[in-house]
Formats: sequence, C-alpha cells, structure tokens
Amino acid sequence: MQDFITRLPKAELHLHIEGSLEPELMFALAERNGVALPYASVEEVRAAYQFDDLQSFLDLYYQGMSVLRTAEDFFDLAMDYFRRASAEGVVHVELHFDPQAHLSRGIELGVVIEGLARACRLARRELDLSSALIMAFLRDRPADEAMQVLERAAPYWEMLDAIGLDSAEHGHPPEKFVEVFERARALGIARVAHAGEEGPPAYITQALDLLDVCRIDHGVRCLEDPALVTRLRELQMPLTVCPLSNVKLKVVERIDDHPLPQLLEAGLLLTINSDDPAYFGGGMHDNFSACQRAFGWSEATLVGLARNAIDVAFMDDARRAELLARLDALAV
Ligand SMILES: Nc1ncnc2[nH]cnc12
Ligand SMILES: [Zn+2]
Repeated sequence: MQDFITRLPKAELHLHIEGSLEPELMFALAERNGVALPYASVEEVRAAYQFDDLQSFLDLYYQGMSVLRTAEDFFDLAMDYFRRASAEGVVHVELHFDPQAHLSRGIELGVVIEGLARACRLARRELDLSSALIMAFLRDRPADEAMQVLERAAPYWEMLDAIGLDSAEHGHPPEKFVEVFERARALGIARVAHAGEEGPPAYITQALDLLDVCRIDHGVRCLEDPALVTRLRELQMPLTVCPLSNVKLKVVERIDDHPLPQLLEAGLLLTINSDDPAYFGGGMHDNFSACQRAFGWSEATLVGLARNAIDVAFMDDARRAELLARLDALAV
C-alpha cells in the first residue's frame, strides 16, 4: 500500500510554501543572510513545533520565514520542497504564498514571485512537476492593505492562478474581504479561501456567497451545518482537506477522529493536502498514508481522491489529460 501511495500521481492544491521550510534550510538561510534564530539546533526547532491551535502555529510560522530575504532564498525554498514532493510521487503543486508577511519585513513582491516562479519553471523541466501560484491575503490584517497588495501585484497578475485568504480565522470573516475578491474577479483572477478550519460553518457560507470562490481550503467544519453540506455536495465544491494539519493544530484530537469518513459519506468533492508539511510532520505521502491506515481506505478510494485533485487543479487541459491518463494506467 505504501508503494501504491507513492506511485499515485498526487496533485497538491493546498500548500503554503513558507510552511515547507524545513529546519535544516532555515539554518542554512539564517547563516547565508546573517539572521539570528532563537534556536541552537535543528532538533531544538523541531522540538518547538508543538501547537495548541492555529495561532500558536502562526506565531512560529511567521518567525521562521524571517530567514527568507532574497529571490534566491525563495527559489531554494520552493526547489527544496519540489524535490521532496516529487520523490514521493507529487506531480503538481499549487503554492500559496503570503506577500504581506514579506512586505512587512521590507521584502518586495517581485523578489518573492520571481524566486518562486523560477523554481516553478525549473521543476517543470527537471522533475516533470507542474505548479500554480496562489497569492494569499492575511485575513488578520486590514482589507485595504490586501487591496493595496493586489494592486501592487499588477506586473504579476498574469502569473497568478488565484488569490487566497489565510492566517488567523477567528474574528476575521470572509465578508471583510468582499471588495478585494470583487476586484480580483473583475481582473479575471480565480479565488479560493480558507474557511471552516477553526472558524464556524457560516464563514464557509460567506466565502461562497460573498467571495465567489471556486474552492474552500479546509472546510471541515461544514458538517456542523447540514444545509451547507447539501449545498457543497450539489455544487461539487472542492474542499482541500489537510488531515495531519488538523491533528497538529488540534482541530481534531487524533487522526482517527478526523471527519474525513463523514465528509466522503456526504458525497463531497474532497482532496488531500499537506498545508505546512515542515511544521505538521508530513508531506502528501504521509497524509494519504495516515488516512489510509486510520480509515482502512481501499486503493479505489485513494485513486478517487487523487482524481478529484487533478480534476479541479489549475492546469491546462493537456496536462490534466496526461495526469488523468497516468492515474487510469495505475488504477487498472
Ligand atoms: N493552516 C493554516 N490556516 C490558516 N493560515 C495558514 N497559513 C499557513 N498555514 C495556515
Ligand atoms: Zn492552509
């Protein structure tokens, strides 16, 4: 089964590239850039990764990214992840990145996007790994700041596959960002949003009604609102579920308690993702494998989930057809 999971062509739709920063690279970049870290060793960093909730994780996540300063750093960050992901059978990655977390440290948008985009091009050539870029806004920052970032990104609009909404969910409902998402829609940029990770099902409803999103990131709390579940099923609205993230951030206590079986049973369109693999103790393979073990999933279930991700990914028709053909070859 482990080998089958590796061979499964996996598309990852929910990955924060800054959350893929492994402690080893964190130390290497800290040294390269003369940044002081509050840790003496890689082991100490890993030991610090114990979280009580989303906010306790975000505090370390924003601190960790202080080592990222140049386009080369962002390139190295992304290539480091692409190589690891490719080795475990990931064929497509959609990267969220958080420009405000870098702009606030004086790192220009162009530095971030150019570094990431160069890695995306190289990964396509060297690893046969395709990718998409999702520029995410920090929902705990003011909406007018997000709007300014969107306007500042004008030279890069063509390179963006979508905008997203992430960071601390409690108290920051989607309605706060209506104008920003409306502007993106007018620009022809697709929209996704984190909703229903820690926040209530009403935030998922708002993301659908007010932000016109084409995917919900997480969305696991939808089960608390049966009418919403029906709506998500009827729309076949994709949910990018991140099982190990939900355990690490105590959305659920143990993987066995994860609502994935109920979500599947409800007929929702689900995908499996790693979110912030360096912080949550596992990439795509580990997420698939933990669920397979916990829920006794068959190969057919795994193939179905992998197919969902390829079906709804931001990729051109030729690439989608190629990846679906690879999946079909495995499934027979
Ligand atoms: N799981 C998560 N939820 C919200 N914002 C995030 N930013 C990085 N990871 C996140
Ligand atoms: Zn996320």
